[in-house]
Amino acid sequence: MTPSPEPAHDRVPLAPFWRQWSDRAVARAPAGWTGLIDELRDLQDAAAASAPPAETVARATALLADARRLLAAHTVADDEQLYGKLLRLPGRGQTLSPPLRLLSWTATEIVGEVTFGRFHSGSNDAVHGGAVALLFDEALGRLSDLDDRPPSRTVSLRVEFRSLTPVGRPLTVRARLLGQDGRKRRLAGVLRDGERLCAEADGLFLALRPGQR
Ligand SMILES: CCCCCCCC/C=C\CCCCCCCC(=O)SCCNC(=O)CCNC(=O)[C@H](O)C(C)(C)COP(=O)(O)OP(=O)(O)OC[C@H]1O[C@@H](n2cnc3c(N)ncnc32)[C@H](O)[C@@H]1OP(=O)(O)O
Repeated sequence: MTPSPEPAHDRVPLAPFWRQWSDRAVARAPAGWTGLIDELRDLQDAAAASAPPAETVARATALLADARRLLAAHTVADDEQLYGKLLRLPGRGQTLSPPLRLLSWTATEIVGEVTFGRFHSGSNDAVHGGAVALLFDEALGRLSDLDDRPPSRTVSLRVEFRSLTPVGRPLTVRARLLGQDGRKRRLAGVLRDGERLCAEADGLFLALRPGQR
């Protein structure tokens, strides 16, 4: 795989399994679906950052219950869901982890940018450690399954928190494939705020056998 000529997330090559998985969701996604997910992400951040008066709480709760009822009327099985499957998008159509915008990639390394919102704050404008681990799982998992490598699952992820990870600032995440031994893939990642090292991780990913889920 040759390095990308210019940064563009939608040019990231997808392995055949993931291309089919993602394309199927894209084909089924109704107009406006990604706008709904973006709104949901902004809502999570707005809720986390607000201290509203009771009338506002009551109104927002009623609006949310309306939205929840509208969506729940169209519940589908996991195989049919759209959430999280739009792999060409930085947030891949989910709000669990913050959007990871890929800046460059090769078969063995990806570099991306991520900004955590208030939703992922633990305390004092510092990102919750579990959210940092989530980001590493996402970044390392994506690299593990990049190129033509078969799908894998995380079996081990170790995170070292080196300094506070700030909310609301663009951070750089770099993931590297260190080596492969049969089904086992060893990967490492670093998260930086400018030059400052916020956290680093190493993970073991195991390629699934045919038929394994
Ligand atoms: C660049 C952008 C675009 C690209 C997009 C690409 C597509 C991306 C797609 C989507 C993007 C999102 C990315 C998110 C990623 C998130 C991933 C997760 O979080 S996955 C959920 C959490 N993980 C689990 O739930 C696993 C639970 N575990 C299992 O299910 C099983 O353990 C499984 C199937 C993984 C393996 O089970 P067995 O029975 O096949 O394998 P056995 O025999 O146990 O182990 C094989 C070898 O591995 C070692 N091993 C297993 N676990 C180990 C461990 N924890 N530490 C060390 N070694 C371990 C064993 O000792 C064995 O080694 P010996 O072959 O004997 O040498």
